[in-house]
Amino acid sequence: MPPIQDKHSSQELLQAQVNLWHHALGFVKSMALKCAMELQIPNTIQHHGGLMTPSELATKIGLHPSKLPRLRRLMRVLTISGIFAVHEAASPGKEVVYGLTPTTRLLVGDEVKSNLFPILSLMLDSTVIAPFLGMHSWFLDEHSTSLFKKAHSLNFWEMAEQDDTYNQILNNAMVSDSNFLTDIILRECGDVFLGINSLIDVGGGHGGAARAIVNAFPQMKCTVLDLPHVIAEAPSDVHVSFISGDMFKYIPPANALFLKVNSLEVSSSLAIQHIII
Ligand SMILES: C[S@@+](CC[C@H](N)C(=O)[O-])C[C@H]1O[C@@H](n2cnc3c(N)ncnc32)[C@H](O)[C@@H]1O
Repeated sequence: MPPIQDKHSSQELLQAQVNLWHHALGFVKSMALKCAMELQIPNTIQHHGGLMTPSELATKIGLHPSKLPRLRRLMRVLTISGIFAVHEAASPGKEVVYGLTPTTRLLVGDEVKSNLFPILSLMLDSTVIAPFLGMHSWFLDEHSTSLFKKAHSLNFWEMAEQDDTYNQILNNAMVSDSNFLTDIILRECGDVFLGINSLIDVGGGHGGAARAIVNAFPQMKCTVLDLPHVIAEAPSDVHVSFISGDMFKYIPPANALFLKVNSLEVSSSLAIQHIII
């Protein structure tokens, strides 16, 4: 077979190389977002009235002046991808101004139902990222069903049971995700809950979804079932009851069962069938 260079134009070869670069360096986007969150950039801009120059931002987040050009580069990655907005300098010699976008506003909302900071922090945590570095060996291991377990020797939930800090990060993340999504579910198709007197949220974590549902339907008796280490840390609530247990062993009876799972964690669709049947 002739070398690929002989079959394609220079333009096509350069385009193919760019494609490879995009894939190989795709992680830079997520690491830039992680860095901006850890430096509290979205909050800082919000608390400064929504607009900030690079110099103001650097000073406020405590960066050494020598890091200013790097901060501009970081923000360039994030403005090009629409995470932050950038407004041109008012006049030559003046600095550009950074602002928030609808995307970054989801990371600074004071209301818990619209603040996705905790779930993003979990997604960008090294515990979640590290397993992807070993994806090839997971593929080659016919006995391994979970990428996460292959990396940590524990699955998502076992890890939470053993590590208090991780348990807290995970539970806060789930509440943040649930608050956001349940609000949209209630807005778009809330009538599916009409006429239901009792509901059990299976694997309901700290009750983010259950609390939103019971707020919208106060007559409903809502119960959350989750693993003991999760329920032990759940905040008490007069409108939602919490029960600790294993969903694969027992689910208390109710008019309706609410189950919100993440495909990344479900090692087998058979497990879900086991609950539903
Ligand atoms: C993706 S989280 C969803 C949490 C909650 N539904 C929410 O949206 O905020 C899945 C939940 O299932 C729980 N879980 C996992 N295995 C379980 C089991 N065998 N029995 C009960 N709960 C379980 C986890 O502890 C976790 O809180």
